[in-house]
Amino acid sequence: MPVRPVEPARAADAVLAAKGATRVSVVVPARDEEDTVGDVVRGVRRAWMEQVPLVDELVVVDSDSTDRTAEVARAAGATVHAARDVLPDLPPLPGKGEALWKSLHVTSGDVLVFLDADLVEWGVHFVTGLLGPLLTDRDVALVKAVYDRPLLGPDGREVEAGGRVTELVARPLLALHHPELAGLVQPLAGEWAVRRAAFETASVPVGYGVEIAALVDVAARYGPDAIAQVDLGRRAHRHHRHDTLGPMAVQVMAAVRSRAGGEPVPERAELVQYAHTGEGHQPRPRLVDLRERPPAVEVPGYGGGVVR
Ligand SMILES: O=c1ccn([C@@H]2O[C@H](COP(=O)(O)OP(=O)(O)O[C@H]3O[C@H](CO)[C@@H](O)[C@H](O)[C@H]3O)[C@@H](O)[C@H]2O)c(=O)[nH]1
Ligand SMILES: O=C(O)[C@H](O)COP(=O)(O)O
Repeated sequence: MPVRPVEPARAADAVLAAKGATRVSVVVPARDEEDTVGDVVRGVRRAWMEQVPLVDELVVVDSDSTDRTAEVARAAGATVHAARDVLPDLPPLPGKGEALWKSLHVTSGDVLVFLDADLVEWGVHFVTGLLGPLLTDRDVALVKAVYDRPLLGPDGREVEAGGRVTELVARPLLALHHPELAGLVQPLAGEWAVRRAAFETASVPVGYGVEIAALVDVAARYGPDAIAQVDLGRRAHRHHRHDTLGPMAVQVMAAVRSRAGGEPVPERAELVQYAHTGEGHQPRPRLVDLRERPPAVEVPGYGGGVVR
């Protein structure tokens, strides 16, 4: 698949002109991001709600935070929903994908722009860059961010290129199972935009499999050319320790496997890691949640962009 070439971030005027009556929702999933979520919300709000009327709603989905994420996000100007309070009749599930899936039920946008809440280097042009192809080309269903992503050391200085799960898991998986998606520069980017019609009709892994699942599903349904990429420059975020990337890797792999047919993926997998203590190598098992939410359109009462 010739993934569209990287396009430069589009100028605000052109994007605003192309918006017309299209409703735009920006959604920020956040779990324990009190240090950074305020900047992300304030930046988007000032640039694209107060100065230029591009974004119709700005929603933070608080994903079981135990810190002041919700309070900080609200003070910065976001509408905040606790993920577990959305569709309260359903038992809540943990994870980023759950937060994005729940956002479909509390937003009204025809297009949704997702931004991670842990960004430390980013710009408000992320929003216009991601919206540009969706607003100007009816054949585009999903837009992925492309960027340089440094791996920052503890002092905040660049150590090497980031994207450990991207390089060691996502790209090899795409090479093996979806070579038509090998042109994606940052398949796991948390910054992406999608038409509601494309996201609400797909099942959504509750964890970190949400991004790769959306790519595979959109390519299967609309063709790989329905995925566009935009070059947003440089992006830096808070890094996980490598051992906490293990569960993320399992979720990314499970999302691809469950779309490959064959044996069903279990609801949970046990990932055993080892810690070297005075008593030798001690197992540290973790249960990784591999469940998926059904397409939002199948949930009774789903408003399809009309928030009840
Ligand atoms: O249970 C969770 C976990 C994370 N998040 C939020 O999701 C975003 C990304 O999470 P993070 O743990 O920072 O992921 P990364 O290490 O940055 O992982 C990359 O790769 C993941 C797997 O594809 C993507 O989901 C991420 O967006 C992408 O940045 C952040 O705003 C988190 O606060 C939640 O809302 N709920
Ligand atoms: O996208 C990824 O590969 C993970 O978020 C890890 O990124 P990092 O190696 O830059 O922390």
